[in-house]
Amino acid sequence: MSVLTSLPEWKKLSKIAETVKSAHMRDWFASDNERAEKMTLNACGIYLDYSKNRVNDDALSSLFDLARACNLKTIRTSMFEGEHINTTEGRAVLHTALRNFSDRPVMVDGEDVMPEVHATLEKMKGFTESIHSGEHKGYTGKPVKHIVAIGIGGSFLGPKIMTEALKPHTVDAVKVHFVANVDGCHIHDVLSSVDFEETLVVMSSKSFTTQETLQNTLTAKDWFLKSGGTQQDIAKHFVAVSSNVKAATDFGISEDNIFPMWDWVGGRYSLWSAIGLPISLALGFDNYKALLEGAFEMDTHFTTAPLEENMPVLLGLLGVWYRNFFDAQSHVLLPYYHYLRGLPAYVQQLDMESNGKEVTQTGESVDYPTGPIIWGSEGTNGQHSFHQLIHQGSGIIPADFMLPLNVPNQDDTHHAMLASNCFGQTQALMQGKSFEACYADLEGQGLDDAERKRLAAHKTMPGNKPSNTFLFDSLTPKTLGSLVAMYEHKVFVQGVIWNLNSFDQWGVELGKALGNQVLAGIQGEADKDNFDASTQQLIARFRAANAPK
Ligand SMILES: O=P(O)(O)OC[C@H]1O[C@H](O)[C@H](O)[C@@H](O)[C@@H]1O
Repeated sequence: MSVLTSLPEWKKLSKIAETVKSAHMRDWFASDNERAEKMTLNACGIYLDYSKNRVNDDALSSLFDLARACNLKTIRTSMFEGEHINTTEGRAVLHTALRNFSDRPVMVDGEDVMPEVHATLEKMKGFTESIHSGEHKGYTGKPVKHIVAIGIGGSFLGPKIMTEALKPHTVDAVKVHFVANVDGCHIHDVLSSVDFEETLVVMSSKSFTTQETLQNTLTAKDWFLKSGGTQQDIAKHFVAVSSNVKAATDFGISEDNIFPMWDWVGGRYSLWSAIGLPISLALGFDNYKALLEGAFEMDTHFTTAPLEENMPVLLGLLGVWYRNFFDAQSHVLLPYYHYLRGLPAYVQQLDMESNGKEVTQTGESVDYPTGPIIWGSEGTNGQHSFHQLIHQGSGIIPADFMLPLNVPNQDDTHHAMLASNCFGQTQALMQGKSFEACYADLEGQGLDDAERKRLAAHKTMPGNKPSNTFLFDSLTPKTLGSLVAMYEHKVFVQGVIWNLNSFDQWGVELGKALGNQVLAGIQGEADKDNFDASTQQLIARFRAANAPK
């Protein structure tokens, strides 16, 4: 039995869960007029209504006890103070230093990293301004109008999704195009839509070893040289963001054109580092800075609010509650705001790459479920497809609904309809529709009793499906920064409870290594015995289809 499941707090929660499972939320609402009002939190401009969750006072207080028993506060301090909490890679985890707007130094191995962080922000600011003002020109003297941002994973999702989410704040001076996939269709589509004399390529790779990003950059370089640029002109058209300066300079990017980052910034937490340069170029540096300020505000809330009033702590514990005591396999994110439609994909990497682990910090297999599947898409679209499974599927899928109270460029009717659908779904999931009500609806339709009962069973909605609802005034850069940091800390809380190292990603690393090995096989440069029989035959079919005719 693991340390976690032998905790008295864990055992107590198992017992409470049995009682809670036999209760219905609609009865709790009926018997407690104050439930809705009591079960709300406000932090950093985000209002959270968590009353439609299958928790009572007993469950909540025991969940907070569990957090205490798992030393959440101590481990939180270790992260913010630069201890090497990424124990399998021997690294500190300090994305919070990148948005530290206090005067507090942040020490990593005895050295304050804040001067480097500030210098890099200054460099980003200066560069952004020189592009927007037209001072930085391409080699033929034309100002930059297109940014081609190349990167994948954390070097893509954050920049792309934040830029998309803040569309109403974009500048007119440049258009940013993102390319991630090594599928050549993507880079070719983008490059064929821009003028090379007016294009700046921002290559983002923390490691500078990622196959997709290196290949896409080589293709862009080739395109630039074939279009008429020379090797010397590359300096005006290619910049890189990387912690591997040597590899970047070996690749041909001049040192002046490299924006640094550090090994204490995890890829999926890197939008706050110079990896965020495309965001700054798309929105202006002030808006990028506001994003960081919002995240800093959430960091402050996370480190100072009592556990019971702490939004990321509460969300993390609710996630543990459903994953471990209700067997919830997944968690769905439903932004009711078109521009925020990418958030589920962003949180998917954040959560699944962090807590998709099956061994504890000390290397033993877990005997409890860990990270859930994260998925979702924008509301209301999902209501006309996958919501069916959330309403009437055989398991439970906790849902996060979110809605800005004000939206730009929209007429009131659209926004009121959006809000009504969002709130209506949370109500339907919680209340459901009883068999009796469905049976009554079928009266007077000429059905015999057996048929009426059969149909009523199909139409019955059990309800009791949990959801959180997040509201914010409007999606400003600052609010978005707070929202993203809120999810980061939620994931951290769950990693602490599950006793995982949330900061490595060995499974993904294996995929990277195998991709390169198989490429050697496809290119005829590897011994076929390196591969299992199935992989050998796949490689052989591919080679045959691509053999010179
Ligand atoms: O920035 P890079 O070094 O190119 O890495 C890009 C991505 O690579 C891997 O897939 C990692 O698991 C991600 O966390 C990372 O963001």
